[in-house]
Amino acid sequence: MAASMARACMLPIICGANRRFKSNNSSSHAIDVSFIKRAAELADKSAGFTSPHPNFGCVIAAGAAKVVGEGYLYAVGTTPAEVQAVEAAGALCRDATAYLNMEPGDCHGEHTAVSALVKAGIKRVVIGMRHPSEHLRGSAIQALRSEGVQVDVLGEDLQSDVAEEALKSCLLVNAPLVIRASSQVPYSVLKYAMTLDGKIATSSGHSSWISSKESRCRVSELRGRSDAVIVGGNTVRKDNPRLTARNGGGHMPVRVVMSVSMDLPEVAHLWDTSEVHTIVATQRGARRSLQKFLASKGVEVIEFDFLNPRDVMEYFYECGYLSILWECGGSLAASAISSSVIHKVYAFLAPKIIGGKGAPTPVGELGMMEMTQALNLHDVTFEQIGPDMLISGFLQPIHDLRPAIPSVSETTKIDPALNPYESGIISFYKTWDPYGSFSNFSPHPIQVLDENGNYVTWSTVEHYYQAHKFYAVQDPAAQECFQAIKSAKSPEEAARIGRKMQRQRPDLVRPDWETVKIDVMYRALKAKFSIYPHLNSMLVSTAGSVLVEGSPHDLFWGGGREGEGLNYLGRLLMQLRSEFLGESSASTKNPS
Ligand SMILES: NC(=O)C1=CN([C@@H]2O[C@H](COP(=O)(O)OP(=O)(O)OC[C@H]3O[C@@H](n4cnc5c(N)ncnc54)[C@H](OP(=O)(O)O)[C@@H]3O)[C@@H](O)[C@H]2O)C=CC1
Ligand SMILES: Nc1c(N[C@@H]2O[C@H](COP(=O)(O)O)[C@@H](O)[C@H]2O)[nH]c(=O)[nH]c1=O
Repeated sequence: MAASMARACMLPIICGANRRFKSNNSSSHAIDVSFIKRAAELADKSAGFTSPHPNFGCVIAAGAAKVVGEGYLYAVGTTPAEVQAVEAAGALCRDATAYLNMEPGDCHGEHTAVSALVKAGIKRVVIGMRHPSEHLRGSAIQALRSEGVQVDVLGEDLQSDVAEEALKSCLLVNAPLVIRASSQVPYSVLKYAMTLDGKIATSSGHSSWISSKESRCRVSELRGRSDAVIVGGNTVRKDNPRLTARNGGGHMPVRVVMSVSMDLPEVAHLWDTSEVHTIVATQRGARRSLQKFLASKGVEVIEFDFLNPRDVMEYFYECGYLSILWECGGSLAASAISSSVIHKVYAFLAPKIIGGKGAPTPVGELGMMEMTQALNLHDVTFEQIGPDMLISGFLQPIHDLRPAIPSVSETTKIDPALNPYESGIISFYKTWDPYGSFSNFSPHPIQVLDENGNYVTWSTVEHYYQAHKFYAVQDPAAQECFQAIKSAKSPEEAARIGRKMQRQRPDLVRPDWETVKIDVMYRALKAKFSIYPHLNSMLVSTAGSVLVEGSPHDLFWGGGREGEGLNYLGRLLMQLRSEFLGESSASTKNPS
């Protein structure tokens, strides 16, 4: 490594700030900006599919600013954007520049963005924004720099008005993740359709339809970008909504009803959970008989001591939800805005007038007396959709959310090599948590022997586990399901197919499933933690700690909300850890 590189490697990450005024002629600067915008555009193609991961896009440019490769992360667990772009560019990667809308999250391991870029011979990487999660921020930048790659980050190493604009497009693509990381609640969008005279329904409460078909199609897309859609009890009573994303093939959000009274109908579209899950959030003790009835239909009922938007959002944050679409009426919308859980507003304005003194409006009482108290939206956009106008904007400036450059102490904190032996509990759940690689959704393909003694590759542990529910069942539908899960594009999709088929066609599940499922999981986990040395050392480094899968829902594999779960996933990992520790101490004692 050249002396200058070795020096760069030893400097803390904040040294980037000192390099920002290094010469960068304006034409190359404009090229950088336009490719970063393209990377952000690519990243946005899979909005909603990558949750809880960020959306990543990558452009590789060589020679006289010619695009030679592009890629974007399609879903959790699929090939990273950078790996796709490198594969597309092939030999043209040598000495080329890679443009990434966001710093990659995983830089340890063979098949990650960082190793793909380094191995391909990329000379320079331009990054739109740092990773918003504190424990990941700066790691990939540091890893690239230590491999001798020049890394320029917008707003740090490249500064100008146009760079700020490109940075904003990167922030907008991953606004859910950025906001979630900074506000400790999921990113929430309030959407409503309003007439020109400011009503969301007639005085009788009828509201279908205010906005046009084209606008409602856009709403379907917004649903597909969200993890959950929320309405209040009154909207269920008045509208009997479905709240599904109907654009076909898209991601389906969970439907959530907030009802204090539980004065809800026994028959409603939302209680059909065959395709999509429904959750009712209510007040402790409210109409227990209806709660039981709904639970018998597959609806999940969650009781809160005092039902309010903030507690509900904190609950969903803990469950790992990234983005929520509020499609409620004005009274719940006002309560959500007052609780400061709404981040963005989408107002569809239809050129219709319906009048009505008591007709509901989009936002109820906020207690404001003067116009100076008005909430001003930021980064407002206007778009015509069919005959309607869509006005959208943020309730707080998006620029304030730029993740900070890590301090030197933070850099030490996130160094996995310094991970100490900790006693106590290590809880993991979502793949981007500090121990997220322990999750079965983590993007680590495994190879497991099949019945013929051949190694078969599975995209994730989740794919392997879900498919084996239907293994060797002599029914073509079971075999089809096995294959569909095996080729699912993401672990989320694999889980969705597996769970749905198990619920809808229990006859296709192998009869011995309950007795073999722990063995199936053990086999997959053993493969995962044997193949990847960095995962193996991470597991071994937790010795002395209790590992708990922090799933609030899964009381068999997870630990539950208050430790009521059996935590079989945590137990299997601890069993494997003992086996690996046993092996390594045996091999140190007996090196032959
Ligand atoms: N045009 C549009 O975009 C839309 C129009 N609408 C229309 O709006 C009308 C319904 O409006 P609205 O009653 O405001 O809407 P919601 O039903 O969406 O919200 C109010 C209900 O939410 C529940 N709730 C739970 N917690 C709270 C809380 N902290 N604060 C307030 N409510 C809470 C209560 O349910 P419970 O009473 O069960 O306890 C309450 O009645 C309908 O006519 C519907 O057609 C609705 C959505 C969108
Ligand atoms: N009336 C109205 C909306 N209303 C919202 O859509 C819900 C109905 O959704 P679904 O049953 O899935 O079609 C309804 O309960 C309310 O939340 N939305 C709009 O985009 N435009 C409209 O004019």
